[in-house]
Amino acid sequence: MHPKALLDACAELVALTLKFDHPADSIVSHYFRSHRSLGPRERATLAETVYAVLRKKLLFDHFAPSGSGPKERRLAILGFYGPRDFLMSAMTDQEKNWLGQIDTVKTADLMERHRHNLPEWLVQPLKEQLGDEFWPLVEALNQPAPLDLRVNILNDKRPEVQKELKTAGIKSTITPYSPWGLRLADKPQLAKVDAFARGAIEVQDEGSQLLALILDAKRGEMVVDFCAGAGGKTLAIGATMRNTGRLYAFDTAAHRLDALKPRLARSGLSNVHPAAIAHERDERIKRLAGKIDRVIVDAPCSGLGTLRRNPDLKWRQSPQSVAEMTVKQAAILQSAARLLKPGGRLLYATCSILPQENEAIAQAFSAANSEFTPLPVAEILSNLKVEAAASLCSGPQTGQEYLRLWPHRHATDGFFAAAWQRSGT
Ligand SMILES: C[S@@+](CC[C@H](N)C(=O)[O-])C[C@H]1O[C@@H](n2cnc3c(N)ncnc32)[C@H](O)[C@@H]1O
Repeated sequence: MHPKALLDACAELVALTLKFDHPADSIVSHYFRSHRSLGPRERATLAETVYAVLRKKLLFDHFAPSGSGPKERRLAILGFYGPRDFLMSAMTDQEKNWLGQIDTVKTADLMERHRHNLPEWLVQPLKEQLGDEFWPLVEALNQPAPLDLRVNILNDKRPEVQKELKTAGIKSTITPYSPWGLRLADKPQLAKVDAFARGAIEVQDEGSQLLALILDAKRGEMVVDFCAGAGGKTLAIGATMRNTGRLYAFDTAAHRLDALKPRLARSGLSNVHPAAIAHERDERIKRLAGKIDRVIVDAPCSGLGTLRRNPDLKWRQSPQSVAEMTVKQAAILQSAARLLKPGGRLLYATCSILPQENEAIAQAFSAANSEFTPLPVAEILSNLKVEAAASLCSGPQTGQEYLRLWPHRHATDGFFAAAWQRSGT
């Protein structure tokens, strides 16, 4: 594609995503589906340009007024992903001069909001939690996430899969915490890789793998993945159960569970039972009350821990949407807890970095449910032989209570998890 046409396409896609009426990743995939002739490089340029604009929106909005032409084109120029000479050949002389002036601006001279590119309501809770680590977090959130794979331990072993990928020209390193993870150096097209087609690997952030690990579901158990979605964690849990017992995958969104089906077929698991539920108090849940060994609630949340992958979320969420989410989270956790038999394990997890969706929900649940004893997550992880388990955790009393993963500390998305055991035998 000619540089001018590619820059025009970038501006068009930037305009579509900045409407914020749908998640950016679905707008980008829809655009690619309706422009089938785009090659892999053009797709990479389009996607990364849009993501750069979303990541640095406040800074680019600050620079844009001094330029000329449509605003989305100016933003696309500022975020353009690709060689500078390629971009130069797409711009007018006026645009080249404008970009030249912007290049002279020093980061140190910018206002704080133009450096962190976060909405104000998000800055305070992050600074309160992180202090001096706020800026390393900002830096990490502005980088694309690495591509992590989970090896399906049902039929394959990590070292062998790593060798197989290497032979196929795909370099990887083992993930530092998850015993099942491989981190790729690049972003190859996995659909063409044999290990993917036969279900030996799935794409899954290392943090997400750790949530399935903490549940520690065993052979022959009855397990519920309450908010299974497209089943990222379901698949990992089914493998830890060695394809035995019964793993219910519940979700209120039937279309998400539909996306689990081809993944299940690849995985070789036959112990998973997906079922759409109307809401968290569904009849099906009532029938299973008191019968389940382990329940994971991977709750719907703001998703602000995934800003490396979904930078639009910082503009699509608000204090109101977070407050509404916390009501839902508390209700789902309370309903899901009824499923557990005495001695059973409950796990509450989010991919949020906000205390109100995390510690506050866990503490309120503990206060209202004395039959559930909190289990320190650091202890669970060290029993599972996870490296430096305590460094993955935090909490108000011992600092070991909850899993608390951060992109700048652990190179994972931001994740939270709290665990309890139901008392009695
Ligand atoms: C964080 S996502 C789950 C991601 C999934 N566990 C995975 O690993 O891929 C949260 C899910 O909760 C579902 N959900 C929302 N409200 C629910 C409810 N009341 N009961 C059960 N699931 C619900 C959403 O449809 C969404 O799929």
